[in-house]
Amino acid sequence: RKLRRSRSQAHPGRPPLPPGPAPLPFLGNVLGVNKDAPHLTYTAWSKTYGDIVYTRMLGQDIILLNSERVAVELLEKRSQKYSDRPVFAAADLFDYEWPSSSARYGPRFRLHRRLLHQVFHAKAALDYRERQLQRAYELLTRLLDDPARYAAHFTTFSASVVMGVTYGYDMKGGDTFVTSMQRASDIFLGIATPEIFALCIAFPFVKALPAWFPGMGWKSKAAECRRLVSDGLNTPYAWVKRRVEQGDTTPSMVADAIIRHRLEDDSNNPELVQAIKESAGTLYAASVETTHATLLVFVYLMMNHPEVQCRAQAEIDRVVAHQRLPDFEDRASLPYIDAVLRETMRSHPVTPIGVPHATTEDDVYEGCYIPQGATIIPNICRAMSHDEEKYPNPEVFMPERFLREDGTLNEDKVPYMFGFGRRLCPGRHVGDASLWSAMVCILTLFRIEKTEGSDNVKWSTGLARHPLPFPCRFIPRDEEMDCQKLASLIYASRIAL
Ligand code: HEM
Repeated sequence: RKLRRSRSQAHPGRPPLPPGPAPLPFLGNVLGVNKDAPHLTYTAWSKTYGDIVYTRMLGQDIILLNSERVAVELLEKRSQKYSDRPVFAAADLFDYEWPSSSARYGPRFRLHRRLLHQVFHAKAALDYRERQLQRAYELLTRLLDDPARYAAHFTTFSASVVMGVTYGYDMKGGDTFVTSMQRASDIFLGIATPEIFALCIAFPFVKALPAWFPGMGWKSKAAECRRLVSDGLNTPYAWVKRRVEQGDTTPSMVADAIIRHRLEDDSNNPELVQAIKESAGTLYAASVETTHATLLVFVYLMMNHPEVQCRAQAEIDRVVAHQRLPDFEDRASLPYIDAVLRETMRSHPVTPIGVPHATTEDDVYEGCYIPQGATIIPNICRAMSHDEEKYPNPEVFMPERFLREDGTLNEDKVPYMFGFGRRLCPGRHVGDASLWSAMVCILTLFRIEKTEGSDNVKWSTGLARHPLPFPCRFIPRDEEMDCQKLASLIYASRIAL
């Protein structure tokens, strides 16, 4: 209350900022936030200050949206003002301004979105389903062969789906296409910490200091990051272009764009070529982490809820009768599996605070002033996914909450999990199909059980939240299942496709 008063006194005639905790000079409220699980702090603040909260961190205005209603009102209904991204002060040093996910709202953003939409809209995403199912069958083979490395297999599954969809590339293991981008992203996320961010905001001259200057050692890593980014963007594009020239017709986002826009010669439209490289390069990081994280949450939940596994497996067995693996034609006959998928996403959102938006203009909402350039954070976890009115007993894992009395699925597809408005996740249809195919295949073949150490699960911190790999057992439901029998099952399933 104090904060609201003092700020409106500083700007007479302007509505007050939304209520929020009183900040310290410069640092603002940064010290009061739970570093490992910021959504918990934001949720605690929402109990005191309401659905819309103002806070200030490291000189930045931040608005927290603590209900789905307010997030839809602002990020969707007023999306022309709420679709920018916050500027990351040091991104230029790492050449990390290119990803579509951090593109500022404007012509470049619109071009990226158009390219992504052309290949990932609901109908276009159907073209990738067979490939996704094949990758899910390969995942089963790996899980049967080496179950202890299930988390690594999830990464391979997620990466091979996205590399196929983006470049038409079949991964072989140790692929340099993938390692350049992965390494660049690791360097960027590892070094570009809030401290460096704060340093660059408070003392912009730091950006001009050389790498040998004391305390500036991280800058040589930034140079390596720039080299890897250039490699990760250019090499796979050149590879697809060569294949298109040779008459290869494998469908992929990049091949489709090269053919559609007649880009035989890069110099015809260098801006478009760069946008294709950048939007394609974004997909790896945007999809692998989220898909892999959701599958880890799924295993964690199945291990702790054998009764849910049993019901899901009974449903699958009724449909495929142990003769083959399920495919997308079966999806409508497997409502409980979809309920498990939705409840997995709801109960432990892997992006608990989404991806922040930013405002391009001042706004006034419900009598509160929202400044231009403010960072807008949708508090997905708790405030939306654990809204007690919408989800009674939100802490309980209960897939049935997504089923009507007659057993059919209800209307709630947990849309907030994929963000809002003009920044809504463009890969949501592909992501949904990847998750469904992996989950239904795993449930068909395995029972997931606890083992020694299973109760000691630790969770990751950062933008994506998921359990860190923990010990558990993948037990084939058919005791005689071996590689040969699985190969026959996969063969029978391909025939049925
Ligand atoms: C599987 C689970 C996934 C989840 C939970 C998820 C979630 C999200 C969220 C919350 C955002 C931010 C939306 C916003 O700012 O309002 C986002 C953005 C994005 N996602 Fe996903 N995503 C998933 C999978 C994928 C996949 C498979 C792809 C690509 C094939 C993808 C590509 C992107 C891109 C490019 C953006 C940036 C959009 C922009 O800034 O305009 N995502 N995603």
